[in-house]
Amino acid sequence: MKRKNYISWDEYFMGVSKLSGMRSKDPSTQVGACIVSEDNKILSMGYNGFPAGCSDDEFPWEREGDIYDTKYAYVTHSELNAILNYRGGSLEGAKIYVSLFPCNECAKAIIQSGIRTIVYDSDKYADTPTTRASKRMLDAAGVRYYQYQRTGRKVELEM
Ligand SMILES: O=c1[nH]c(=O)n([C@H]2C[C@H](O)[C@@H](COP(=O)(O)O)O2)cc1CO
Ligand SMILES: [Zn+2]
Repeated sequence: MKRKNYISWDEYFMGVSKLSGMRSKDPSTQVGACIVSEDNKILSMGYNGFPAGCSDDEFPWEREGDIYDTKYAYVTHSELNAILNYRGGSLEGAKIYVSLFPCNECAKAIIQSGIRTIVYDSDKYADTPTTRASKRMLDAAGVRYYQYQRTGRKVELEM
């Protein structure tokens, strides 16, 4: 008889997103994303970080000050990185698992790439104008989104 306590698809893909987010150098918010085909095959992954060639040690991780001196001018969001990391062709009909609800800029990229479903974990910026704008666009475009239902399962990996 098959074993029973295997992880579900949602646990698997959200787990991969979170593992990907553990690569982030952002001291305050680490975000991971995992793009999955309609038939549950992983197509791409990403996390928030500076573009290639922009050193994590030289570019700023600050949150406040002149935009030029903050991370916001430079960081590529996990969702966009996951979309751009995909070199296989079309993402039409795909799903994206992401540990934080996508911002408005990522919503644009998600919509335009053909991704049709978002599964998110945290929605800690739900009240901000950018998240509200994101939901406005996703609703208009018919992109489905739902919150990941935590199962409470603890996963331990010895590395
Ligand atoms: O959808 C997202 N995806 C994503 O990767 N991020 C990244 C950008 C920043 O590195 C970090 C947010 O930083 P902070 O919480 O300190 O404002 O998360 C942020 C959002 C939503 O704001
Ligand atoms: Zn974003």
